[in-house]
Amino acid sequence: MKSLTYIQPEGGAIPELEVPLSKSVANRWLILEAIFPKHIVKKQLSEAADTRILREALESESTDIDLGAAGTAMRFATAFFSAKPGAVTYLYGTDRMHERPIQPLVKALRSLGAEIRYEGKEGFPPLRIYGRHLRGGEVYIPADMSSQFISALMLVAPATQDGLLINRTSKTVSQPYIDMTTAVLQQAGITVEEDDNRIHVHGKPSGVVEMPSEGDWSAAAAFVAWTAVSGQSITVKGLSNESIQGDAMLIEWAEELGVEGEWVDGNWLLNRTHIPEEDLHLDLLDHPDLAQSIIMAAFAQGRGGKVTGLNTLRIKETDRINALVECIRMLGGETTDTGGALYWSPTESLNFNGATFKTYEDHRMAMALAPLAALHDITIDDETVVVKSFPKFWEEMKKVGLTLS
Ligand SMILES: O=C(O)C1=C[C@@H](OP(=O)(O)O)[C@@H](O)[C@H](O)C1
Ligand SMILES: C=C(OP(=O)(O)O)C(=O)O
Repeated sequence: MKSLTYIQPEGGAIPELEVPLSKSVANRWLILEAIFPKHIVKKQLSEAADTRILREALESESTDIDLGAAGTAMRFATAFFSAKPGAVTYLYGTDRMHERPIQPLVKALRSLGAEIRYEGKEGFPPLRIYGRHLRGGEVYIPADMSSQFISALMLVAPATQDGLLINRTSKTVSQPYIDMTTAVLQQAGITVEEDDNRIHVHGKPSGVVEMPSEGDWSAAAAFVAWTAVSGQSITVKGLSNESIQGDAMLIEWAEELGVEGEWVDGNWLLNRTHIPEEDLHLDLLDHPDLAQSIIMAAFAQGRGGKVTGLNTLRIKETDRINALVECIRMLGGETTDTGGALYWSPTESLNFNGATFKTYEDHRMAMALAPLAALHDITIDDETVVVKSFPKFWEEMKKVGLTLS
């Protein structure tokens, strides 16, 4: 349990905060490196726990592998170990991981010859995997639950003899993450061709590639939210406006929170120009990881909102829609959710009644709560959850004057 207190630093200097490296980018390269160690050379990796967990899993000599709360790592490792002939691997994680579905991926891998057994509940980890040479060719998979299943297939496609022709059988969620996988595969020299609902991945890397890394745009959402709520200008270091991450959409969406971003000497300078009077209207189907920071910031600005495309939030580190609803209600807001949408009414004065906010074992919930401290001291139950994607988050926030005690 920690109290968050904000005292604006004296002097006019604009604080400089740094984002971590993207775990999503790193996790893709780690799978390719494990398949093609002679062609991919490790470089600087993201410091996120989820990347460390995947790296250790891929390097492990043990047959039992704990993937903790790292969902992408679980999905990618399932595909990787299915395609590793001779390996027998037991993959497990936190209790929450055992509630996060994996059936569409398992079904698709089985259709390619994989042998995977459910060791707990049917359709969920833990899994026991008997590695095989996977057949290449056509594979069918629904795309409306998680894009990670499709990225997992794309990443192991080059380990099959002729590659994979992946057919998506339903509407796609989180499409920019599939685009990120395409970009990484192409950077590695592998061919990806897409038309309509089909993705054809074939070929092998030819040269040697040093793993590129990028600053994490999803993490930057917490900084935009800070400026939006506190009005404090900050400089964000470590980002590039030429990114393969879909969440670089923040460059446009910062304005939705009245924040203007400007590139100065390669850094992203954020200034709040105004608090928009109108309700927030956004569709977040392509950008699920931005949802909590953007929604909490707009609510803390006293605005109402209607945000759609939140379909996948229920099966992430926590049921994130439920977590948002609980926080908004605790602060005196009125909110309803239907399916993948969340509506809330403008609330002028928030009710900080001394209650402790839960972080729901979810890094993004902890980071989305931080800007509330610009309005009032708050207490959160577990600040350590940020390690999943951004271990130095609180250290960076100290620079704006936010302290934990
Ligand atoms: O491929 C990836 O790196 C990710 C895909 C997204 O998941 P879904 O496709 O399940 O929405 C995202 O939420 C997650 O944090 C990272
Ligand atoms: C959903 C996330 O990660 P994962 O699915 O990899 O656990 C996230 O980082 O917000």
